[in-house]
Amino acid sequence: MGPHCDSVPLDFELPPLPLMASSPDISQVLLPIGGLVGREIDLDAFLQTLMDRIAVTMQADRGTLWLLDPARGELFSRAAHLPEVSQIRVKVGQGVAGYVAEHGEPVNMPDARGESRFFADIDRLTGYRTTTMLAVPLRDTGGNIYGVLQVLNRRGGGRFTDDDVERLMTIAVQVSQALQSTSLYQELQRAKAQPHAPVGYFFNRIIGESEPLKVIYRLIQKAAPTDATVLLRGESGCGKELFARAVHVNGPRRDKPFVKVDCAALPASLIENELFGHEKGAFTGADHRVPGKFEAADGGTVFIDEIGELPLPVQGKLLRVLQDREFERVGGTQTIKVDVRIVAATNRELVKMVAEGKFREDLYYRIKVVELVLPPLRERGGEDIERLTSHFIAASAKRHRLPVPRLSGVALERLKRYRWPGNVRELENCIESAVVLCEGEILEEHLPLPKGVSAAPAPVESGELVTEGGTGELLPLAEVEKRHILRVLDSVKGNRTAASKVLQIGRNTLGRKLKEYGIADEG
Ligand SMILES: Nc1ncnc2c1ncn2[C@@H]1O[C@H](COP(=O)(O)OP(=O)(O)OP(=O)(O)O)[C@@H](O)[C@H]1O
Repeated sequence: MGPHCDSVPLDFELPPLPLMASSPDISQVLLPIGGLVGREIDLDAFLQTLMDRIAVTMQADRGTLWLLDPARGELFSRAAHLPEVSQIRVKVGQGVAGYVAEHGEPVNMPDARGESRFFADIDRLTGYRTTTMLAVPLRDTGGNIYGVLQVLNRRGGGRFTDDDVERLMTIAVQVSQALQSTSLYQELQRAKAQPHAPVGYFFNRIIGESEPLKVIYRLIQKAAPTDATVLLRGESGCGKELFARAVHVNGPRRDKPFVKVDCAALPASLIENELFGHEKGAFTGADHRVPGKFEAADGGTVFIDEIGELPLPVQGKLLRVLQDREFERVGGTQTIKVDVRIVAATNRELVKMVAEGKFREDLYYRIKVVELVLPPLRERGGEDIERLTSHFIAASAKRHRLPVPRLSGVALERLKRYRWPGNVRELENCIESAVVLCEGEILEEHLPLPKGVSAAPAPVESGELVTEGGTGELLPLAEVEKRHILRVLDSVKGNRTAASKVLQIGRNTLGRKLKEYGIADEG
C-alpha cells in the first residue's frame, strides 16, 4: 500500500481488539466494520484494517482479499501487504485463490510444498514464503462469486483446522455484506455491465469525495486505459502529481516505470540532458553515456512536472517524441525509439505563454489531448477538508509516534473557512505542525494559520502599504511578492524546503519563482 494507506484515519479507529486465546470471537472483529463502511473515506485504509483484523482473528500471519475482474477473467489482490503498484493478478483457475473463484469451494492447504494448486510465482514476486493457506469464496447476495478471502501461515505452526474453515466462511459472509456497500463493489458491478472496462482503479490514496473531484475521477477512468497524453492543470499543492500517478496506475502501463521530471527543479541547461540523456563526450565532463528519463521510462510513463518551464529548444525535441516517439541523446546522432506515455502538469497559463511566444503552440495542442483542471481545495467543500484533515492527523501522529489527537469543533470550523492558497499541501503541513504542538487535542490555537481567517479573501494584516524605501513609491504586487519570498528565504538560511513551508507554496513553485528572479538552482 502507498504511504498514505499504512495509517488509519481517525474515523476508522477501531476499538482495541480483545486479547484472543484459542477461540476468537468473530463478532468482536466484524461488528464494527458494518458501521465503518457507510463512512468509507479511504478505502485502502479501510480494507487494510479489515484484513489485519481478519488475520489476527484467524491467527494467521497475513490476509489477502482477491476481487474478480470480470473483463479479464482475473483476480486482483487488494489489501495484501504489498506496495500499491505491485498489485497481483492471477487468472481464474490459477493457484489456490483462482481455484476457489472457479469452483466456489473453500481450500484448506496444509502444506504449500505438496499442493499442486499452489502457485509459487506469487511468493517469488512478493518474497514471502507461504506454508499454510486457507481460502474461501466471497459471494454477493445473489450467490455470485466476486472474490476470494485468503489467510496465510497459521501462527504457532500447524495447519488451519476445520473450525478455522467454518470461521473464515462466517467472516466471508459478513465481509461480503460490508463490501457490497462500498464503491469497490459498485465498480465491479459496473465492469460487468461494460465487460471491456478494466477494474481495480486506484484512487484510494487520493482522498476526496466532493463533486469536483468525482468529475476528475471519471475523466481519469476514461483516459487512463488509453495512451492519450494528459495535461493536469491546477494550483500548486492541489495534487497534480498524485493524479498523474493515478493516470499511470490505472492504465495498461501500470507495471512499467513511472518517471518524474521536474522542470522547475532543474536549471534550463540541464533539462534536455535529464530528459534525453547524453553521449560520452557531449560536453566537458561527460565521460560516460548517460540515458535520460525517456529511456528509463521505456514502456511506462514520463511525468513532466511544470512543463511551462521547458526551454523552447527542448520543447521542439519533446514535440518530436510526441509525434514520432523518437529523439537523439545530447551530443548523439543515433535515433532512439521509445514507447512512453506522457503526462504533464503545470500551474501556469500555457495559453498565455503561447500568446507570448514562450510556449510552442503545436506542443500545447499535442499535450492537452486530455486536459484535467484540478479544483483548488477551497472549491472542494468542507467535507473534503474534514476527510483530508482526519487522514493527515492520523498520518502525522503515526509519523511522529504520537497518540492520535482529537480535533476541536472550533478548529475544524476554522480549517473549513480558510481559503487554502497552498491547497492540500498547505493543509498537510498545517495539520502536521498542529499534531506536533498539541497535547491530546488540536485546538484553534495550534493551527498555524493567519489570524482572522474568514470565508472572504484573506484580509490585509496591517493598514500599511508596501512602498519603495526612501521614495515612498507604491510597489507592484510581483515586486512585493519577490521581496517577501527573498526575505523568508533569507530567514531560513536559504533552505528552500523550510521557506516553501513558511510561504505555504510548493517547493516547485518556489523554485520557479526563484528562477524567474534569476536565482540559480541549488546543487
Ligand atoms: N486528494 C488528496 N488526497 C491526499 N493527499 C493529497 C491530495 N492532494 C494532494 N495531496 C498531498 O498534498 C501534497 C501536494 O500534492 P502534489 O505534490 O501532488 O501537488 P502538486 O499540485 O503537484 O504541487 P506542485 O504544483 O507544487 O508541484 C502531497 O503530499 C500529496 O500527497
